[in-house]
Amino acid sequence: MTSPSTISPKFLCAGNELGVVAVGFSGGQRKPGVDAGPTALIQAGLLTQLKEDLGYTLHHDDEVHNYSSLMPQSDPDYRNMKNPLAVSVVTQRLATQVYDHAKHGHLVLTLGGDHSIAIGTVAGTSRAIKERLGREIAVIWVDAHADINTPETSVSGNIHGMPIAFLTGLAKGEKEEMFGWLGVEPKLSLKKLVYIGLRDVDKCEKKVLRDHGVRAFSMHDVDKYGIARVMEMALGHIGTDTPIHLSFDVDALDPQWAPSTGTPVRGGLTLREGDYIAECVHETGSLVAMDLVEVNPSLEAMGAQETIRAGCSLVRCALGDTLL
Ligand SMILES: NC(=[NH2+])NCCC[C@H](N)C(=O)O
Ligand SMILES: [Mn+2]
Ligand SMILES: [Mn+2]
Repeated sequence: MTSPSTISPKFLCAGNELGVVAVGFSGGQRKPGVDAGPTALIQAGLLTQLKEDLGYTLHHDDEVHNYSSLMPQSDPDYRNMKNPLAVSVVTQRLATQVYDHAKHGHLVLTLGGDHSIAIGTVAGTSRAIKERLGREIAVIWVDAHADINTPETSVSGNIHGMPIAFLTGLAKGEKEEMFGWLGVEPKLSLKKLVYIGLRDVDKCEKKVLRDHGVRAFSMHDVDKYGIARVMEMALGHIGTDTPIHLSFDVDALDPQWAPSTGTPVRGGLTLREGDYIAECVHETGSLVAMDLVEVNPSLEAMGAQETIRAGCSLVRCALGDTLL
């Protein structure tokens, strides 16, 4: 058994305590099947690998949560959002689950589910790290998409395209059950957000990124500088002394490696580039939470095993697996 890291994780109580939350939720978008992502990843042996190969002590309730008891009776579109009550209540509950792990100093791994769940995961880590360490978190968002639409700018109405807007306060919650639970204080500063892998960004999203000077590395930058230089710049922007939440949308990878996802976009990262990003984040010793989202085994069923294998690989790399 190898130890999880040669570099001591800076912001965790104990280096090898891993909280796992499996979220079988698909309400942030319209294609069924992404709720089966966590089960597929776990059946492929991911958690066993983390335990046996990387030496983590797992804190997991052995459940894939579908939050069925929380589902609203009726959930009409609101301000153009699809399933607003369901996404709000699920992310609120998830925020508590992630918070409970993070406040004990566990590294938290959340397996999704669509990317709307990051409203809950980032809110949970942000609160726990603020309370435990008095620090703001940084978020590295690896994705083909910027997911920074507000309900008003979104063309699709799918909330998986909006999590960053809710987390940074660009989109405002209203009543408690309509994302009001997020409170008025933003959970994430736009200054502490870094994107990698972007290549399908809506017009309104581009304007927001420009107007706020958000640090974003598109596939153009990956082509131009190479992934190593991109990671130096990305981590340089965050600084060496900031807890990092890594939110990895599997569609950041090229469909060649991850075809089974709801909104695939050609021209993406190779699996090695994705793994490299995860390895570099691990090496900082500052990782406090990771999400892996948008694995949908029912889409491009032929490529589902590829996609699941890629997802497992990304998680292992972020959690300290090395090639040698
Ligand atoms: N997490 C994702 N895969 N997001 C895709 C978002 C696509 C598009 N920008 C939208 O707002 O609908
Ligand atoms: Mn995406
Ligand atoms: Mn996404």
